[in-house]
Amino acid sequence: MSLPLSLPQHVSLVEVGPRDGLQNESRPISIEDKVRLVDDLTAAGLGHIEVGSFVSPKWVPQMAGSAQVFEQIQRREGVIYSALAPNLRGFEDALAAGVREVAVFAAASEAFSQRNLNCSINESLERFAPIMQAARLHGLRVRGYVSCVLGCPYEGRVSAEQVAAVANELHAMGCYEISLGDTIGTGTPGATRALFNTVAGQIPRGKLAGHFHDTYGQALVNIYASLEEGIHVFDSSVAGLGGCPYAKGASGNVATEDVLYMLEGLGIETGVDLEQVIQAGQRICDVLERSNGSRVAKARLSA
Ligand SMILES: CC(C)(COP(=O)([O-])OP(=O)([O-])OC[C@H]1O[C@@H](n2cnc3c(N)ncnc32)[C@H](O)[C@@H]1OP(=O)([O-])[O-])[C@@H](O)C(=O)NCCC(=O)NCCSC(=O)C[C@@](C)(O)CC(=O)[O-]
Repeated sequence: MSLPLSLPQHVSLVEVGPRDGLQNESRPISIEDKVRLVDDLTAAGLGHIEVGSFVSPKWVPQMAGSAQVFEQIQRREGVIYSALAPNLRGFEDALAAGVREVAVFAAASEAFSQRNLNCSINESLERFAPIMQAARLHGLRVRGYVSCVLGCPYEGRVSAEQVAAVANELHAMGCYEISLGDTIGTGTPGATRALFNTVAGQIPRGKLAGHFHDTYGQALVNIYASLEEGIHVFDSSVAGLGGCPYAKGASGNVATEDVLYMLEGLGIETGVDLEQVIQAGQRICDVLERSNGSRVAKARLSA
C-alpha cells in the first residue's frame, strides 16, 4: 500500500498500561498479575513498556510494589522498561530497582501541578534538575511528560503556548522525548494539530510523542491528526485501562489494540502483534473483573 507522503511508515508505541492503566485501580492487584501483564506485553512485541512509578505510596497506593515488579519481569533485550520518578528520591529508588529509563512529569496548568505533585510547575521543574544530573551520571535516559495539554480539569482551557513553554523546559534540561498528555481527553483533531504545530516551533517533531485519553472518544482521531503533523510515537494502554487519580472522571488511555488496528489499516508498521495484545488485555481485564475498554478486542473476542 502506498502511503500519503505525510504519514510515517513506522510508529513506535509506548505501552503505559502497567503504570497509567493500573495506577487508578482501587482494588489490590498482586505483583504476580502485574509481572504477568508486563511479560505478556513483552511477548507481544512492544518495544517500550512503562512498568510502574516510584512515587509516594500515600499518593498512589497501587504503584507501591513497583520495585518488586521490576525485579520479577522477564526483560527482553532491546525493550525499554521505564518508570515514573517525581523527585530525586523516586529516581534513586528506581535506580536501585534496576530501572534504566525514567520519566519525569510536569503539567501545563498550575492547578493540576498542585493536585498531582503538590507543587507549582516551576517547583516541579526544579525537582527534576537533580534527577537529570543523576541520570546523566548513571547513563539513564529521561522521558518527559506534560499533562493537561488540551485542557485542565481545574482550569479549563490551556494555551498551546503554555504547553510549549513547559515542554521546552523539559527538552532543555535533557529529556530525550516529550510526551504531550491530553489528560482529560477533551482535545479534538484541530486543537491537536494546532498544539503540535506550536510546540514543534521549539522542539523537533521527532522528539515529541502523543498521549491521548479517550474520555470524549477523540483519541484515535487525535492520533491520526498527530500522524499528519509528523508525530510517530504514541502512548497507549492495553485494554484502554487507566485514568489519572488527579483528574476526576478521566477515563483510560486510548487502547493499544485500537491504535494497532488503525495503524495496520494504514499500512504503518509497529512490530507489535495485535492478537497477542488482545489476549494480554483480556487476561488483565479478567483479573480486574472489569470490561475490556478496547473496541477492537471486544469485537475480535466476540467474533
Ligand atoms: C511528588 C510527591 C512525592 C510530593 O508529595 P509531598 O507530600 O508534597 O512530598 P513530601 O516530600 O512532603 O513527602 C511526603 C511523604 O512521601 C514520601 N515520598 C516523597 N517522595 C517519595 C517517592 N518518590 N517515593 C516514595 N515516597 C516518597 C516522603 O518520604 C514522605 O513520607 P512520610 O514522611 O510522610 O512517611 C507526591 O505528590 C507524589 O508522589 N505524586 C505522584 C502523583 C502521581 O503519581 N500521579 C500520577 C502520575 S502522572 C499521570 O498519570 C499523568 C500522565 C503522566 O500519565 C500524563 C497524562 O495523562 O497527563
